[in-house]
Amino acid sequence: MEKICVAVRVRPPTPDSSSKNASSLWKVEDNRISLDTPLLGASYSFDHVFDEMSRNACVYELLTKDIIHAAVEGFNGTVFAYGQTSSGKTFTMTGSETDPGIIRRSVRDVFERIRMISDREFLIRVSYMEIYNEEINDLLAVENQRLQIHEHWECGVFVDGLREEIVHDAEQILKLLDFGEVNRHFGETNMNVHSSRSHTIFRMVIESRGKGNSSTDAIRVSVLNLVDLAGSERIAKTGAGGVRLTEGKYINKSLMTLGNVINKLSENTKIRGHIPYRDSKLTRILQPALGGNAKTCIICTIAPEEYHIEESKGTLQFASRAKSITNCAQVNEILTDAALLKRLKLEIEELRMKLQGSHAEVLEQEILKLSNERLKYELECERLKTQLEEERRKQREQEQCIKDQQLKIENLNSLVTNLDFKKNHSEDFLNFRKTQDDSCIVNNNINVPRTPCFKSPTRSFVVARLNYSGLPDFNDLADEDTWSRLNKGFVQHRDKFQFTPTVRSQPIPLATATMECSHEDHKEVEKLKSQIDLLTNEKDSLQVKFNEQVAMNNKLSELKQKMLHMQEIPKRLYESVANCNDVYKDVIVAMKSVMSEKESPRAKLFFDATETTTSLLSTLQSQFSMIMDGQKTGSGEHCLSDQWETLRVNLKKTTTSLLSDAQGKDEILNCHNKDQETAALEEKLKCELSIIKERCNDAIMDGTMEMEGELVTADGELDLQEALNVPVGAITRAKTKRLRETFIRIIKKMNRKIIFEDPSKIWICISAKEITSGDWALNFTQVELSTAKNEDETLVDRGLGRKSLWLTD
Ligand SMILES: Nc1ncnc2c1ncn2[C@@H]1O[C@H](COP(=O)(O)OP(=O)(O)OP(=O)(O)O)[C@@H](O)[C@H]1O
Repeated sequence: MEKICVAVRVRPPTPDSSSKNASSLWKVEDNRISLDTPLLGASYSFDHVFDEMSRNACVYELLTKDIIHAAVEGFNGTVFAYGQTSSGKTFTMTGSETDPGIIRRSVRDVFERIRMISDREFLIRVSYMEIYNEEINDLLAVENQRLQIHEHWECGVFVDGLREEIVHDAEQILKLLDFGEVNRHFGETNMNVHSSRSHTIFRMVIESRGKGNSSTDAIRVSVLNLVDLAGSERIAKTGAGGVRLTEGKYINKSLMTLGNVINKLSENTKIRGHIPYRDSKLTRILQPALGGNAKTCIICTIAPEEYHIEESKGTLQFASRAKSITNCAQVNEILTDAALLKRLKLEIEELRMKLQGSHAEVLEQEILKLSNERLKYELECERLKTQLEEERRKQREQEQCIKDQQLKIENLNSLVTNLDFKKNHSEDFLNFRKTQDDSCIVNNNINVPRTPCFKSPTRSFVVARLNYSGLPDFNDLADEDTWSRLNKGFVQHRDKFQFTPTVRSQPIPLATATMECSHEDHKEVEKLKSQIDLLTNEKDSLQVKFNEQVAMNNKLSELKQKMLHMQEIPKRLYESVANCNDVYKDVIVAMKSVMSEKESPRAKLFFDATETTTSLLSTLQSQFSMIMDGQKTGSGEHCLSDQWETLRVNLKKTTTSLLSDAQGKDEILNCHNKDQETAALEEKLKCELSIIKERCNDAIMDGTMEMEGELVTADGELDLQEALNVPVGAITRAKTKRLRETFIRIIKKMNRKIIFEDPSKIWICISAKEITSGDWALNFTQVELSTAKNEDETLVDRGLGRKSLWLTD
């Protein structure tokens, strides 16, 4: 276990910044850096601190050289530059013509180092990629875009389809680097005219084995990553917009994940939980370098200007946390059976020697070895724990997704049932699912894992490696990928073989279902909206109808009130008639008492009249009583009318008789007072009766009483006898002159002939009313002709009946 190496480099001030302020801001002393003001004097110490005067050569010598040499020996190595934009990362990693950066220096150094090792032969492959907007692009093969990251139990995390070129010398690599630089994303911002808009990873895979005794020696495989990160940036300062803004967001997001990983790794192993390597492609690729099997160096660059002080402080804090990360770097070896045998023999020999030596020394060695083993297993446990957590999280998400989908499907089913389009929906759904399943099958075939493409001719060492019999045979990988199988030092777990890409290519029906349901949901929502609109309209019209109904109910209750009031009328009439009756009885008693000759004709006439009156009043009472009980009174009305007429005739006769008789006159004179009383009573009675009659007529008009009558629609000659069902008479008179004229006009207009057969009787038209245009309703009364005095006078002679006649034009 060893701590990773962390260094800070301060770049020189830019020409446009105030050099006076900049140079005095940060103070570098040995391995310490602090703000050059006593008040703000936070001080940081690192493995190395390079001031603005330092050159790349110095940085390489002090920081990177050991890692490069270790890589040639078989250790994984990673060097990366971290810092805000324009702080000098690219300058440190790539450098300039006059001062080449770490990458170029490393390339040359690797080959120099190889040249110095005479007992081993080497195979070197290089790749160059960038992570731009969270997508991996191959800088050596422009067509390889959006590459995917996969994980192999033995070769660890790898980028599927990334081109690897086998190289023979440094110059070849430098040419490839130049080629890759052209494809790299740069852009101009306010902070840097040549700002890296992507993270770049230049990777060398160094394989070696002992010369001569190839069957017994192990093969060493190491991976060297040289990383130039894009710089964190404040949008306000860079003035980024559009594409630059998007790039900036991706850059900041991935750097934040890197910071989170560093934070977690800097915590105590016992309390730190899940390490979010998978949150960004950058941290996934750098996973072995951060707390894994690699020698790692981080160069944190800062800008000296006061303008950047906050960002510089942030970078220093990042560097401080990174200091506490420990890695466990080991030589990565692939052993053949023969090599393993040889190795074991050597170990036995070694142990035997140790046993012969001091006991304490042996134990110490053993303890060291065991502690190394323990750390190795701890790391492995950590990795497995992370993996397990990840799997559990995915499972939870899937379960949640399934629940959501089930809920949606249930809701949709009920909706579909209600709206009666289940059948169509089901067919569409099945068709859609079928299409999706088919496309999944096709995708399966497409998504087979790709293998790296080797264009350069193999050298003898490669040929020898391909023929290497001791290697396990992996059907999932092409021969060209053998290198990755051999890269076992790059991962920690070697017990099982799993091929992640095949798992990835499984169709995921849930995702399909989600899309499908979302689409269906949308349709559903649209339909429901239109239904809601319809229902709202319907509700409004019902509301209007309801209001109308309420108004009608109010009117109805008013009418009911009126009707109740009207129903009271017959009762009141009944009471009035009863009162009249009582009064009349008193009158009769009084009259009888004054009547001297009970048997005289006058008395007889009088008694007749009183009888008729009594009978009339009784009839009226019974009529009103019947009305009150809700019975029909049609025939009663006829009887009433007859009695009324009889009474009138009787009274008339009595009066005439009294007037014509002299004796009667004296008697009347004697009883003047009493006669006056009787006349007043008679007048009152007449009055009462006419009111009653009027009310009766009203009641008839209201439908509470019926009058006898006939409707005649005359065709051709009017047959009155038949129409009126009376003995043949004559219609020559009316109650008034005006009425008669109206009557005759109607008759003439209708071109009717009037027949006079019995001159002793006459039909008198008592009313004529035009119901509608051309329809006339006529009322007749039949009287004896002899009693009629003249045409214009109202005839009150003995009534013989009354008929209604309707004449239609
Ligand atoms: N140590 C140095 N000596 C001289 N010039 C330097 C040094 N460091 C950086 N520069 C200059 O500063 C400018 C910005 O540097 P550089 O492009 O390397 O920054 P960067 O951190 O990579 O920025 P970005 O993240 O935007 O890509 C360049 O012009 C570069 O030449």
